[in-house]
Amino acid sequence: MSDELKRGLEGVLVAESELSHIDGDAGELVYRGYAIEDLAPDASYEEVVYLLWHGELPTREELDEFSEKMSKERELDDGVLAEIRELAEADEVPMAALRTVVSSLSAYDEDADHEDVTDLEANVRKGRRITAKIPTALAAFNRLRNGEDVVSPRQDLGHAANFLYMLNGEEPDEVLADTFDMALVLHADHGLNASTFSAMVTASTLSDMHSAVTSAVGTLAGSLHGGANANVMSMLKEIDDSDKDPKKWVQDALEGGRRVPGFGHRVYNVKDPRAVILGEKSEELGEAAGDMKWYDYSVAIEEYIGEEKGLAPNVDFYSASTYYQMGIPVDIYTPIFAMSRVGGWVAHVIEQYEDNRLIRPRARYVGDEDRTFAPVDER
Ligand SMILES: CC(=O)SCCNC(=O)CCNC(=O)[C@H](O)C(C)(C)COP(=O)(O)OP(=O)(O)OC[C@H]1O[C@@H](n2cnc3c(N)ncnc32)[C@H](O)[C@@H]1OP(=O)(O)O
Ligand SMILES: O=C([O-])CC(=O)C(=O)O
Repeated sequence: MSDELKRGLEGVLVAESELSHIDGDAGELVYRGYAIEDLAPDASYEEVVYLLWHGELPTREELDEFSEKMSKERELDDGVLAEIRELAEADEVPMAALRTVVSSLSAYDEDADHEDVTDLEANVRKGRRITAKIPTALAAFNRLRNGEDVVSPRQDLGHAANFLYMLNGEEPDEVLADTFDMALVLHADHGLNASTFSAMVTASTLSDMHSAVTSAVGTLAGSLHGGANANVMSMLKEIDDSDKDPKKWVQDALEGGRRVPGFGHRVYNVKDPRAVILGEKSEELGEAAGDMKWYDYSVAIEEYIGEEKGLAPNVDFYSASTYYQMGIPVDIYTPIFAMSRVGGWVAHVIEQYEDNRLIRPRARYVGDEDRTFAPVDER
């Protein structure tokens, strides 16, 4: 047994996976052998989820069947909708609302009581229902908290377009739908990131898919992980309100001991390849709107942090200005991340079940020793 301490499990290999490969020095991300740069512009989110869950890109026929099965699962049960209404009335934080809803979905899932939690077919069905229902739940939550009526899902729209339709009450144009679909593709999987690992730890105890995904949502919420995308936009807005030059603002923030959201990564030592693609999208949206402010602030910050700290943007940095220019509310950026990453979580949980071993590291004990116990009234 090695006594070498690896804080944060940095660099520790704990599993073999066929799902995604990251080369942190070259800035490369590959899903099952396909480069993210090839998938992002041309593959839909449904295609990528099929790839992650089934190992191959689907044929047209396979994709149609997969998409149809998924779109049929979009509706929420009345019990779940009632719960979402209550969460919206209680002004729950969106990621907490999503965590609660994902957990509740098992009450209405006909496979939830399956005698074998590792059963592949049942887990694909559960994964499909969770993946299909998260967008409906999120859009309903957002509308209800704004005092608007819930918009029911449509089966004739793709995963990305249907979400924007339910969120805004109108069908998105092609640019919006394609941009959003691409963002979903870019966020779908990323090795053993913290939320995925959390799902794997839960699954490794032979707990079920809903529990694993619920663990993952809770883990994604934190500001060091998925929560950073909303924090990036809050920072850009703070800079705008301050009337300070973005570089000066960031300099002051760093001197004040703040971390700059959207920068740094446990695996990438160079610019995240998804940030390259999202940066281009952010620029395009700015040009189309005739307002480059958010993109320009972002570029100025990227230059400054690169020069001063040698840190590069991660996926959360340019997704922020991209979503903002698409009119998406800032506090649902992280739930949107979950809406995509669920495809990866489900794939990793399935992979974990296929070759399961309980995940259980250990800590070096540095606490007190040999203390003498005294009953409570004698202390
Ligand atoms: C989808 C995702 O989860 S991507 C990541 C999203 N999170 C963020 O954007 C939050 C900001 N970034 C961070 O906090 C970190 O870069 C993390 C959490 C992503 C990675 O952290 P780790 O691999 O543990 O690196 P660690 O926290 O040890 O940082 C290494 C050094 O870089 C500095 N650093 C890292 N990121 C940042 C940052 N964003 N701003 C300022 N300094 C930073 C740290 O202060 C540290 O410096 P030090 O050694 O002088 O103390
Ligand atoms: O991989 C990580 O550590 C963080 C993550 O989820 C991502 O970058 O998509």
